[in-house]
Amino acid sequence: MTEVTEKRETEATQVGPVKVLITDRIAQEGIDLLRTQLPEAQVDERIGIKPEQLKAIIGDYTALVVRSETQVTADILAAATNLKIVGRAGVGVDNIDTAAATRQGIIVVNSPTGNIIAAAEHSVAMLMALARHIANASASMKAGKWEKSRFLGVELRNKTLGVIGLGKVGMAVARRAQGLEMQILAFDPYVSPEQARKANVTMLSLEDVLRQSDFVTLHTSLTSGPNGTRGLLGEHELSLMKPTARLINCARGGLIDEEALLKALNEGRLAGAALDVFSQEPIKDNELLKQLVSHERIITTPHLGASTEEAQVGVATDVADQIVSVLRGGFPRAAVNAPLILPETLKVLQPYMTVVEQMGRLYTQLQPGPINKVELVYSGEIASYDLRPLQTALVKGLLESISDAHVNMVNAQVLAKEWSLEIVEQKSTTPAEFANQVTLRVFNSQPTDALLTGIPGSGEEQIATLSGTVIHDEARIVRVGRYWTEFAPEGYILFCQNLDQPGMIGRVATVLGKANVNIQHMDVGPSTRKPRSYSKNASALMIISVDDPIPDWAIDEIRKTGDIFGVKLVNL
Ligand SMILES: NC(=O)c1ccc[n+]([C@@H]2O[C@H](COP(=O)([O-])OP(=O)(O)OC[C@H]3O[C@@H](n4cnc5c(N)ncnc54)[C@H](O)[C@@H]3O)[C@@H](O)[C@H]2O)c1
Ligand SMILES: O=C(O)[C@H](O)COP(=O)(O)O
Repeated sequence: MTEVTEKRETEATQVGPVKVLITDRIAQEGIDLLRTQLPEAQVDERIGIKPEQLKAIIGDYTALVVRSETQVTADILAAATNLKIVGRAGVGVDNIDTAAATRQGIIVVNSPTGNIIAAAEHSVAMLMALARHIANASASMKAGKWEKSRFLGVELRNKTLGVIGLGKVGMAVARRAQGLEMQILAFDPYVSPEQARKANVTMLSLEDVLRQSDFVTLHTSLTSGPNGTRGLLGEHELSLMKPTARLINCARGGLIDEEALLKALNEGRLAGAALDVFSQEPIKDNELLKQLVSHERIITTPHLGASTEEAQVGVATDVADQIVSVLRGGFPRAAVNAPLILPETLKVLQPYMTVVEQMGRLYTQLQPGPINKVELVYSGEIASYDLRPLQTALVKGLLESISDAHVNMVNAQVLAKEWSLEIVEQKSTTPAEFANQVTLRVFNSQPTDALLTGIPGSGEEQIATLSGTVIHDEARIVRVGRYWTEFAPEGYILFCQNLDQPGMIGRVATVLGKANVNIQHMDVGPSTRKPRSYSKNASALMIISVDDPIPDWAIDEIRKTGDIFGVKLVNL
């Protein structure tokens, strides 16, 4: 990250002859903006260029503009010796190796809001087309037929629409469907019931939304990991839907198990589906996807969610504007990477940024759900620094595991505001338990997980607490709820709350041994700090870092072991 900062500071402010390359089709307005605002620049369009050709010429260019088709791989970036910025005219940056770009000091910008309405309207178009068999009826007429009785549709009025993911696009779809007199149910673990109530949306569990809806539309980001959305609708979830129900996916292909969907349609367990996105795009010779798109009860579009004139003008001018700003030494509005921290400050804060980011990730995995307010309490010398990078790290840790958001110094505050995340800071240069310590306190409207809360009766029952520090330049979590611990926040970690009595470690270790899972590190945190007072019936927290994921049966077995309660596995 230091490399990135240095490169930006020394190079990004230089205004010189620049060359901009555009490799996917974007709106002319974006190209015009680049040409008028950077009159000294050469703007070249090479739409559909082959990867090897791109690799051969990219070394000449200062800026690259793409949509989702050009694959900006680490290999291409390695040849991009003069590249300062990649502009993605759209939201998803799955086609850009942002980690490689960051390593090379190349800023990646996108347009996070430019195509929300386009995606929402496309979803509604799919909803209506599904209800009235528009695609099949049109194909039948083109084939010279008049099959009036074959295409009996259903009305949307008084039907129930289940929205999975009530973010920017999901909410826009819900509002539009309310205009069609549909009832809206939604599942989104990160949206508070109050927010939903204000929008006249009923929040339910995923299972209940699937069971009760006549139409289900997906609008979550695609994320991996234990609470990730990859494969969110698998065989089991699809089996909960009514056989008359229809499914719409204009979000990301990987959200649905496509094989299970094909099976459900073939077995008549689902009335239809509309798909704009696929696990492989273009689908080329993928047999499963070919069968899916040609299925009678499926309607499809080739990832057209953002393809409206208005959205394309919006995203193209948005990224062109940011490219101009960055090449003139200014700040991008929506940078996906690009930390902007002074190297000296970064050197001190870097390990604490890791502590805070990992505390955010740990919190989200231990207690998924809406957050009202977050407090960062700093104690020790660290409190005398400009700690905004730590706030950024926290927003990154909290949001990146649940959304498409790419958090950095430039967009952290904007994103926190968008997610109604209130962050307050408390600073004291007087050391607390450790010379330098950061404590995260999260205030929820929902009951806080017992693992994270203070001692019953302490007045802190509703506050989730995690503390961290840096030992030998490495991040350590030193407190989880009421328990004092010491562990590195990385990899697979098993948390077991248990009765503080002899024999507990052995019980858990035996199950892990049976599952052939190797323990890398183990710590047992008592619920009081030293001097430790052992008392009967007190609880302790076992923290076990393991080399591999723990199979579900082993977690179940540990959970059923006597005197163990609150078992959770996280992957940081
Ligand atoms: N088809 C297209 O051309 C097109 C265009 C724009 C956006 N998109 C896609 O649409 C999706 C939504 O975009 P957005 O801008 O609304 O994103 P967003 O980040 O505003 O909203 C995503 C929502 O998903 C929720 N979520 C996260 N994990 C969840 C889970 N496990 N279960 C249920 N909800 C969960 C989040 O809380 C958030 O509210 C993204 O996947 C985006 O890439 C597609
Ligand atoms: O991520 C996005 O912005 C949408 O999925 C649209 O992608 P596109 O620019 O390739 O149409």
